[in-house]
Amino acid sequence: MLLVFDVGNTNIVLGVFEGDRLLVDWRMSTNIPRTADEYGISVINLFDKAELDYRDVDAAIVSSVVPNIMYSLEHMIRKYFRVEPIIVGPGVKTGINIKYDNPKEVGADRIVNAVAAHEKYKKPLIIIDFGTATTFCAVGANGDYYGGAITPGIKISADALFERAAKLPRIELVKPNTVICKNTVQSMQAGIIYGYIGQVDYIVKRMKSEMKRLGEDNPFVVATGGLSKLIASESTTIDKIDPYLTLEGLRIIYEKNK
Ligand SMILES: Nc1ncnc2c1ncn2[C@@H]1O[C@H](COP(=O)(O)OP(=O)(O)O)[C@@H](O)[C@H]1O
Ligand SMILES: CC(C)(COP(=O)(O)O)[C@@H](O)C(=O)NCCC(=O)O
Ligand SMILES: [K+]
Repeated sequence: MLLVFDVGNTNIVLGVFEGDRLLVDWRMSTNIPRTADEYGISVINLFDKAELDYRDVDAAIVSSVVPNIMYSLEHMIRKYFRVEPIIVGPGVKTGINIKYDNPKEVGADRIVNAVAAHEKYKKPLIIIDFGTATTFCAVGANGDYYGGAITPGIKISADALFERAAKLPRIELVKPNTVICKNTVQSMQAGIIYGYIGQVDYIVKRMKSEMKRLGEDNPFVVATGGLSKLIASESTTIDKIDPYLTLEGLRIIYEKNK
């Protein structure tokens, strides 16, 4: 079995593959400081609950955009699973040609998403990942990673309003039916969510016209990440939600590097 980790700024998403089948996936908070032993116990508990034997893991791969937890996480994988994890980064084969000014600067999660989407769809792509930040990535039909845009995540936007305006409360991210709202909570919900949908559709439209100039016609738009459903349901530009894109990308990169 292959154990995969996608370390984001809010959540560590982990999953177990048997061949190309994802058997199970779990989420842990990123921002709780944990030792290697604490990670080990948590992950082994999750295996137990899923009635999987952690001793059947024979490989591991990690993608992370949070450097400071990597020491404990890598140490845990070696100590409890007795495998040397592949860490997605420079030197790892991806099949993606990164056109960023400095390829080392691109978040590993963005590369992993590009690998998965390129392998699955083999056409020009725009990939949107709704995480702590929202990332937009333009990928060519032959796997060129052109770059993209980064915006504040939906929850960051909502939290900023609550933290910076005395009379604005913390809100739940649910969509009201209107944008003419008659109370504070719904006004904030409408502004954040419908405003966000507009932002997403506008960036995608601009990205499509820039891609056309690069000879990448009519890109397919794939969304992933914690909050993609909330936006995709009203967006006019998102073609598909692919919740397991990052985990699948990790499996594909493992296959290319084992
Ligand atoms: N299943 C879910 N339903 C609703 N919100 C979620 C879900 N999963 C994650 N979130 C929220 O979505 C945001 C981004 O989460 P995630 O995609 O895990 O980000 P990251 O990759 O940056 O850790 C967080 O604010 C999180 O609380
Ligand atoms: C943009 C990100 C913060 C998104 O991370 P996430 O929201 O998944 O936690 C991450 O991909 C990152 O740190 N990227 C480095 C900068 C870049 O990609 O240009
Ligand atoms: K992510």
